[in-house]
Amino acid sequence: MFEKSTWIRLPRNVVVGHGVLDQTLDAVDELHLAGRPLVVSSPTPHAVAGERVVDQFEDAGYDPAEVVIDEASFDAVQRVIAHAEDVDAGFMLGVGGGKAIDITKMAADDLGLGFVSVPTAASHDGIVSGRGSVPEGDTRHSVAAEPPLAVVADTEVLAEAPWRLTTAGCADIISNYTAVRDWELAHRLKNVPYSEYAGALSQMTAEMLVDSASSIKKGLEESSWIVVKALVSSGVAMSIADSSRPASGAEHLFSHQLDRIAPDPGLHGHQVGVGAIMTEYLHSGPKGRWRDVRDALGAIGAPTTADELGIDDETVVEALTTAHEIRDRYTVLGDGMSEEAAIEAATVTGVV
Ligand SMILES: NC(=O)C1=CN([C@@H]2O[C@H](COP(=O)(O)OP(=O)(O)OC[C@H]3O[C@@H](n4cnc5c(N)ncnc54)[C@H](O)[C@@H]3O)[C@@H](O)[C@H]2O)C=CC1
Ligand SMILES: O=C(CO)COP(=O)(O)O
Ligand SMILES: [Zn+2]
Repeated sequence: MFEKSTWIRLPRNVVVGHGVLDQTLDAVDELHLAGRPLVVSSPTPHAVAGERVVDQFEDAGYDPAEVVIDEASFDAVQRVIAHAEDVDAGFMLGVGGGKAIDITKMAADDLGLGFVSVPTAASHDGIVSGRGSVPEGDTRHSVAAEPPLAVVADTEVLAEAPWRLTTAGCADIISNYTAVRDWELAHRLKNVPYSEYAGALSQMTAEMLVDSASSIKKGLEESSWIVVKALVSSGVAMSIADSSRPASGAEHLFSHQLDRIAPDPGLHGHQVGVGAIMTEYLHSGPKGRWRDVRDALGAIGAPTTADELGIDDETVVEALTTAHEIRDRYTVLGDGMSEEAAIEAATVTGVV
C-alpha cells in the first residue's frame, strides 16, 4: 500500500534557441497569467535582455514594471517583494544569471505568484530548477521553491555571456556523476530515499554533456544549446526527486564551504567541478575515475586545480575537512575527513 503521494513540479514551456528572447511574450501568453508583469534583473542582464523583455510587454499593451537588483541577499528579495506589492504585480520574470533568477524565484514563491526564468547565462542548473539559493549567514545551499512556469533561453544571448559562465554550467553538470554516487551511498548506508529515474536522468545528462565536449567551444553558439539543455534535464531530475540530491553531493558541500571561507570565492560550477575530482577519488580510489572527471572538466576549459580556482591550498583542505557540517546530507565525506586524508586526496588528484 502506497501512503505517500508525489508531486513533480516542472516548467510548462521550455523555449530554447537562437533569438527566442523575442518569443518571451508568446511563452507567457500560453500560460494564461493575469495582471501586470514585473521584470526583475541585475544591471548587465537588464541591458542585455531585460529591456527587450520590457519593450515586448509594453508593445503588446501590458503595463510592465521593472526592478534592477545588484546583489544576491535576503534584503534584495524583500525589496523585490515590496516592489511587486507596490506595483500590484500579477506575475514575475527573472532575467539574468543565477542571482536575478533566484531573487525572483524566492520573491515569487513568497508572494504566491508565477514566475518565468529568462537566463542570460548558462552558469548552473538553478536557472531552471525548483530550488532557490540566496546566500544568508552561514547558509549557502538551496532550499525548495516553486520552479519557473516557463524558461526562455536565448542561445544568442547565452553565447554572448562571458565564456567562464558557460564552463561553470558544464562543470555543474559534470558534478552530477559524483552527486549520484553520493546519493546511492546515502541510500545504501542511511536508507535515504532514492529515485532510480532521477538518478539515471542526472547521470545520463552528465554523460551526454561529456560526450559532446568537442562541440563545447568558446564562440560556438551550439555550446550554449548543449549546456542549457543539460541544465534543463538536471533541473527535471531534481524535480522528480523533489530534492537537489541528483545534482548535489559532497562536491557541492565543498563548494558551499568555499563560499563561506574563501576570501574570494569562484563561480559555483567551477568550485563543484574541482570538488568532484576529489570526491570521485574518495569514492573510487587512486585508480578510480577521478581522472575522467578531471579530463572532462579540462576538455571544456573549467578549472581543475586550486590555483585555477584562485584559492590557496590551506583553504581547500579546510573546506574538505569541514564541508560535512554544511547541512544534514550524508555523502562520501561521512562524519568528516581528517586533515591528513584531505591533504592526500587533494595532492593525489593534483588539485593542490
Ligand atoms: N538555485 C540554485 O540551485 C543555485 C543558485 N545559485 C545562486 O546563483 C547565483 C550565482 O549565479 P551566477 O549566474 O554565477 O551569477 P550572476 O547572476 O551574478 O551572474 C554572474 C555575472 O555574469 C553577468 N552576466 C550574466 N549574463 C550576462 C550576459 N549575457 N552578458 C554579460 N554578462 C552577463 C552578470 O552581470 C554577473 O556579473 C548566486 O546568488 C547563488 O547563490 C548558485 C548555484 C545553484
Ligand atoms: O547547485 C545545485 C545543484 O546543481 C543545488 O544544490 P544545493 O542544494 O547543494 O544548493
Ligand atoms: Zn550546482
